[in-house]
Amino acid sequence: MPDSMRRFARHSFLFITSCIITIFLFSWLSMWAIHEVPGIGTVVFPTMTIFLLVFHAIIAGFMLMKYICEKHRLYLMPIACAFAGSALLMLGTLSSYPQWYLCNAGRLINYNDAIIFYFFRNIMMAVLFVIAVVLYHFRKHDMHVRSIHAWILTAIGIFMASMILLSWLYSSKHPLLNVHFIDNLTYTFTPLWRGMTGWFLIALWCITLIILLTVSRLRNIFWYSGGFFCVCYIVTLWVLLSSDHSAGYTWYQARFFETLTTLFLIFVLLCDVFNLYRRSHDKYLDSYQNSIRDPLTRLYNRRYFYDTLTQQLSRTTLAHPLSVIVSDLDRFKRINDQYGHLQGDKVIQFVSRVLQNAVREEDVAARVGGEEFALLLTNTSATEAYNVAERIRQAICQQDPKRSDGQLPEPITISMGVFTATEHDLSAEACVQRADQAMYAAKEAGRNRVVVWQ
Ligand SMILES: Nc1nc2c(ncn2[C@@H]2O[C@H](COP(=O)(O)OP(=O)(O)OP(=O)(O)O)[C@@H](O)[C@H]2O)c(=O)[nH]1
Repeated sequence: MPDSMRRFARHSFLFITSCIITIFLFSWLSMWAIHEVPGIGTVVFPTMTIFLLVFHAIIAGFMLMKYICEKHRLYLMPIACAFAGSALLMLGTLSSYPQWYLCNAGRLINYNDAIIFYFFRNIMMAVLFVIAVVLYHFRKHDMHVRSIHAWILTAIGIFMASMILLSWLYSSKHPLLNVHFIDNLTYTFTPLWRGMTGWFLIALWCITLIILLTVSRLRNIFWYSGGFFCVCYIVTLWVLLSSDHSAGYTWYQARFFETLTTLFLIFVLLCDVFNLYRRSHDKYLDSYQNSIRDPLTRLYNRRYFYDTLTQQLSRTTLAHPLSVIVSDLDRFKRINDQYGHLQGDKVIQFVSRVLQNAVREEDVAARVGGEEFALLLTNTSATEAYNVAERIRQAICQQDPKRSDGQLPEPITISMGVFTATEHDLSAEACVQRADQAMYAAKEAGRNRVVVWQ
């Protein structure tokens, strides 16, 4: 069995198991909740519908925002429309419960209208889910062309609008068309619902689920929750079909079930937001580090060195001296000419590591030129800075090339200049210039030495 098939089989097993456990848990929870509040039945259903409406509107808004950020994910738009349309149709459901907040409003309820809105809501969501899955399947094809996007979005918009229009026409709000799913006086489902419509909706959700599973192969938690959503609608419809009339607890149970499923989806989306935030934060940290570091050595770059030096100088006093050490490799050109630039780079990397290891966390080790480095040592006197520089110089010149793991082709030396600022009215450039002068004095004195600026 190929790897992808094995992964799909594993995901499917996990999916089925978690569906069974969650459905049992949700059913038990909904039964328990419904029986805990037996006296206010007429209030419970519209209240849950309002919650559901808000949740669906949140999901639609989230999907829309995600699409605006990632325009190549066109498949998010049918999902956004499915939830937006669902929220709109739930307004229709609410209108079937006039004065629902009054406990004696039971007589006024138009159950048939409520089920008509439910029927069209199911068709619209299932079809838009299928469209989303199909678009997901073709996501790598050349669909990012603006005109194709516009056509698809228009078609989705027209479909959504026609579903809303049809539900409005079929409801009692318009005399043009009519359909009877339930008797408003006896609360009994008509044969049209029990014999055909209910099963048709179940079949539609089953097809949607199969398409979703085979195309998405449950690649991520997003499709996982989409599949779970389909299963929940199938179970909800089955629960409704298995009851004789609407006035029992089944409607409440079904709605509660739907609300919990939607909450689960919202939880998944929140996880998605969290992941997105974490990824973008990591990327930000990454690019910030790249902007302040030298790519070859990972030491700080020239700009960061000067910025930090300027900041530190403002706090410099006699009691808090600031030392700058400028270093330049001796006769480095010869190494490049004799062993090539690649070997020259390895030497630069070796020296960088020695410099980095020689300073404290609060100090700054930077590469300010080709083979020129600078160290910024806070709260460090001239004598202490000289000692640090001397330690580095010895570590470099005493390194045995044979033990350098190919980093050094031959022994190398470095010349270093030290300048210590004890007052804050010096500029960063003046500090570096003085350390530079000391470094050139070291070169002139025969190289491989440390000179302190006097
Ligand atoms: N491999 C490598 N070489 C570099 C890099 N940046 C600068 N160089 C070389 O470093 C050498 C610097 O040479 P110079 O500054 O002229 O002097 P030097 O040979 O080091 O001699 P002194 O400084 O007088 O001791 C030049 O050959 C540059 O091409 C780099 O990133 N990688």
